[in-house]
Amino acid sequence: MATRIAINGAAGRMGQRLVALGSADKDLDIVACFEYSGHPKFGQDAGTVAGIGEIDVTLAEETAAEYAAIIDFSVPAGAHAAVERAVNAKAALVMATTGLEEEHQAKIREAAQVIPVVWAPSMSTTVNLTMKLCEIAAEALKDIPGGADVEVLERHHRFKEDSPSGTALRFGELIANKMGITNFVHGREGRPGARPHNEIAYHAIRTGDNPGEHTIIFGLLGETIEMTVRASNRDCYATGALQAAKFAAGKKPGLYNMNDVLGL
Ligand SMILES: NC(=O)C1=CN([C@@H]2O[C@H](COP(=O)(O)OP(=O)(O)OC[C@H]3O[C@@H](n4cnc5c(N)ncnc54)[C@H](O)[C@@H]3O)[C@@H](O)[C@H]2O)C=CC1
Ligand SMILES: O=C(O)C1=N[C@H](C(=O)O)C[C@H](O)C1
Repeated sequence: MATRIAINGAAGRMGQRLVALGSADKDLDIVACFEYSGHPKFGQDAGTVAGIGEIDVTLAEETAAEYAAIIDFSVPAGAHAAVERAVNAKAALVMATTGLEEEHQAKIREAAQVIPVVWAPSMSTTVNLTMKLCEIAAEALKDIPGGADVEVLERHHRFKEDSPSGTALRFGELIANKMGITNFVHGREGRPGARPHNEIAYHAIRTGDNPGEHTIIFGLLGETIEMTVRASNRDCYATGALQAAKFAAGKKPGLYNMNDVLGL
């Protein structure tokens, strides 16, 4: 039987891809598409907005339909609403929204005590695989003579509202945990002096319509490792989120990540 899902932020860049790809998946049934009531297309058919033709689900704030999982690609306020919707519906939550304040993050962790939650800053298979590769590199280089300088560079479209990306922050967190790094900086200016070893720096580029690219640099004396993972469209994220919804539906309450979904 198809997994009944709801999409929060359904008229957004990601929401539209979820509607399009979810509608094409015979193992999924999109029964609700939530949107901000002030959105200019509120009340319209979600399929029409996504460019795939009508799916008989309108962009709304409420639904009488029951669903097994809700996927959130919205904004912090939308994520807050998605958590409440999921808990009230006793549905699994796939949380993809980034740039969340600590209070929102705490609410997600609290919800995971009563519903299954898959929470990841990137739902892309290749990004989560690259995270694993970076952890291997960090472990191997943590005591390398001369040290390894780690910098995280991310590139996104001009419309992205948060910075650095949630994915970049997660790369830094995973590497820092392996290398015992405790200092984080965002860009550099003035005369900061020589770079200390105990530091990870983030650099955010915002240009055009880039759907997401991350480069992780391990800079040694005499040699450098650079790992780059880039998306050419948003479908990698939508596909991963839809897979996460299938994974989480019916699971016991708890906090899961994309390694659990992908078996990494
Ligand atoms: N985890 C992942 O794999 C990925 C995460 N993201 C994140 O997803 C979020 C959304 O990204 P985009 O789709 O590009 O943004 P977007 O701005 O195109 O879409 C956000 C949508 O949320 C809607 N929204 C706002 N408040 C709402 C509410 N209270 N209830 C329901 N909907 C509401 C907006 O009207 C808009 O349609 C961002 O935080 C982004 O960083 C984006 C791509 C991949
Ligand atoms: O806003 C985006 O587009 C993306 N945001 C996510 C993040 O902040 O990590 C994931 C992906 O890079 C695309």
